[in-house]
Amino acid sequence: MTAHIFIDGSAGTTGLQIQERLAARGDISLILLDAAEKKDPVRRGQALNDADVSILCLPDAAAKETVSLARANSVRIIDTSTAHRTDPDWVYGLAELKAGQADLISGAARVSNPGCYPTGVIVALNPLVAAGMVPADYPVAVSAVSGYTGGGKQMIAEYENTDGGAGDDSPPAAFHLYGLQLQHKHLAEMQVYGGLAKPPVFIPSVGNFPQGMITQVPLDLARLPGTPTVAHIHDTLAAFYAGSEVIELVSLSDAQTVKRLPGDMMAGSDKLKLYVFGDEAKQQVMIAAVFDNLGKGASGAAVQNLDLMLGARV
Ligand SMILES: NC(=O)C1=CN([C@@H]2O[C@H](COP(=O)(O)OP(=O)(O)OC[C@H]3O[C@@H](n4cnc5c(N)ncnc54)[C@H](OP(=O)(O)O)[C@@H]3O)[C@@H](O)[C@H]2O)C=CC1
Ligand SMILES: CC(=O)N[C@@H](CCC(=O)OP(=O)(O)O)C(=O)O
Repeated sequence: MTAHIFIDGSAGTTGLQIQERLAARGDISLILLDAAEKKDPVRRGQALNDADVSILCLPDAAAKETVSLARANSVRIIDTSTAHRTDPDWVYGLAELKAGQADLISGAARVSNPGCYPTGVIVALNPLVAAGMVPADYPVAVSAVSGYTGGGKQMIAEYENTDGGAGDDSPPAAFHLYGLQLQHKHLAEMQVYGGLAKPPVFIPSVGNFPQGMITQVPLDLARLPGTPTVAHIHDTLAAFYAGSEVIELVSLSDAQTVKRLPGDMMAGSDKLKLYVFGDEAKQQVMIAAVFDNLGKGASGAAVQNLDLMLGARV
């Protein structure tokens, strides 16, 4: 049976990548609106209500508007924006969050696709918090780097047209920090699904490469209950992600040989590599999640969620 899938915002960065992933599939027929119709609420409402599942690839306000056009709560939607990620009426679309989460997604009408940065942070932290190894009130600090496609069409234009975003002819920086007022839109999501008592200190950055992401979570083992070893941390993550087809935990011995971790190492992949780097003597660990901001960080995750939802349907 063919599933009819509406992509709202199909001409944007996330929408185009979802289209690419679905274009060749015989089990899916795409509903796409042309340039004249794509901002018309009447046409968007029709497409939403006719589709088996709709994927919203829009800014938050436009995503909320599309959701308001649904005729019933049973209309099935995946929202890739930030608008519904901590809404209790929506299922969080990180299949690896806990046992049973994939089943919840399969049966859900409303699925919020995780944010790119939170994906890496939650995948690293949540199993350790759930196991009681990292207390909810541990002072978590995260640094991260994203490829410039993370900023959507506007940032892509800044980098690729080299106007640097400054409104003049200065070229874009090779690397810049941002979010420096510690107010990033992903903090709530990291806190809720990371199981933390308060949001982490989070310092994101952008590198001059299109796709890729690394999130880094350092831990001081001496301050954790029972003072776990580096191997304990790795073993806990290994047990949690055993059998996962998307999250690959790199062995400790392989991690020990790594000298450089390129930001764009996983560009083009929908998988996520997790590394535990550590020094037993200093009782320190840094957990790095390496993935594509547009893969497991956005469009790849949306297609994973869509497949779960369609699997429940047929
Ligand atoms: N880029 C990334 O790495 C990630 C992005 N996301 C999320 O995905 C969503 C889309 O982001 P992204 O693809 O990067 O953004 P883009 O800016 O690349 O694309 C947004 C798309 O939405 C369309 N749009 C804007 N307003 C409306 C409206 N009122 N009605 C209909 N269409 C509209 C735009 O059309 P037009 O250009 O004509 O205005 C454009 O095609 C955002 O919520 C973002 O937070 C999530 C994870 C990662
Ligand atoms: C580099 C860059 O600007 N990244 C965006 C996050 C990417 C994004 O749009 O994230 P979600 O839709 O997943 O929330 C930012 O920091 O706001």
